[in-house]
Amino acid sequence: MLAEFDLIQRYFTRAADTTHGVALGVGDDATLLTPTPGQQLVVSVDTSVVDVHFPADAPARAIGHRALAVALSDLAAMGASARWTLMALTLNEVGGHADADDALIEAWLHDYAEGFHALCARHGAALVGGDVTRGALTIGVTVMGEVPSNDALTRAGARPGDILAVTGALGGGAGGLALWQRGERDLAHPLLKRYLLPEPRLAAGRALRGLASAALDISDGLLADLAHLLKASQVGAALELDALPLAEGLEQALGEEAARTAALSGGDDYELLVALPPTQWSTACQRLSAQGMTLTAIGRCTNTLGLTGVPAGVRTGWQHFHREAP
Ligand SMILES: Nc1ncnc2c1ncn2[C@@H]1O[C@H](COP(=O)(O)OP(=O)(O)OP(=O)(O)O)[C@@H](O)[C@H]1O
Ligand SMILES: Cc1ncc(C[n+]2csc(CCOP(=O)(O)O)c2C)c(N)n1
Ligand SMILES: [Mg+2]
Repeated sequence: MLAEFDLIQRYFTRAADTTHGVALGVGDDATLLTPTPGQQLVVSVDTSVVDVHFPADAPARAIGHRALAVALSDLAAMGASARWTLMALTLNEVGGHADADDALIEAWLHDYAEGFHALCARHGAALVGGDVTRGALTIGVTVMGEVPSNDALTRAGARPGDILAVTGALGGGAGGLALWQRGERDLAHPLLKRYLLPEPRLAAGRALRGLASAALDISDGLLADLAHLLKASQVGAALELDALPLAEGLEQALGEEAARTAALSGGDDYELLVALPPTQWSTACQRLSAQGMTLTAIGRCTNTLGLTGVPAGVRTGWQHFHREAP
């Protein structure tokens, strides 16, 4: 296998773009970045672990894309633009093969890097550093973005009467995982795409700046993530289950009840959940539709704490340390 530094040089070093605020990129002990005056730096980190977040035999290109996408989704939730990323790659065996030979590993790294770099390019992010170590396949991605000072969307700020809405459709992440587990391997399948190639909603998050009173991204499941928004905003909510926008093909694949459970608590959707004062609703819909995105109202914020409109006993979402994974 390639030596560590050759590997970094070959797959993870792209010419530093000095116009991109990178004073010093990959190759030194640390990177030097120049934030834009008047902007706040928005920083988040996410870890993707084999067989926890993605299957070992997922295509390498999708693994690279997904690891970055789930991290960028947190910048989207803040209304930020992406600028820089650091990627820590731990790798041992690839593609589920403990005995992978050099050619297989190099093909895997090539595709993995392509998936990562292509998504970077689409969102204007530069890979400015990282780390490579040996161990079970794990990817830690730090993302850094910018937002005009004091304009960031946060989980706090929703008020009673605000409309709760989601971008896109829900349940596709869990639906795609279920299909993968049944042996479906066509990445063009809309549900597999939602699971393995999620699209971080950065443009939507920016478009909702100045309109939304609160926002976050749905990673663990709508109910679990909604609970975070309600707690931070100190409001309750009434959900309209029939209004949930279900991912394309979800009901056909899972049946009606499992489709609804996937949308409520499956997680892995990486859509934005926002609260909006009713006066901002039509502007928000127009801005998103100009991007080819949808915004669907799924309920209202209330001044009585707690959640209504959800059947009792429905689990809320993914928890890593739950005794049995939901
Ligand atoms: N080990 C840690 N040390 C310090 N803060 C942490 C640690 N783990 C999580 N946090 C912080 O806790 C908060 C909630 O984290 P959480 O991971 O649930 O949010 P998230 O990143 O939006 O979710 P997801 O990981 O599903 O994308 C974040 O502000 C995060 O930075
Ligand atoms: C192979 C495989 N099995 C299960 C899942 C489901 N899953 C894992 S972590 C998570 C929440 C978000 O993660 P985090 O909170 O760490 O950001 C979800 C919904 C998956 N994606 N892949
Ligand atoms: Mg988040």
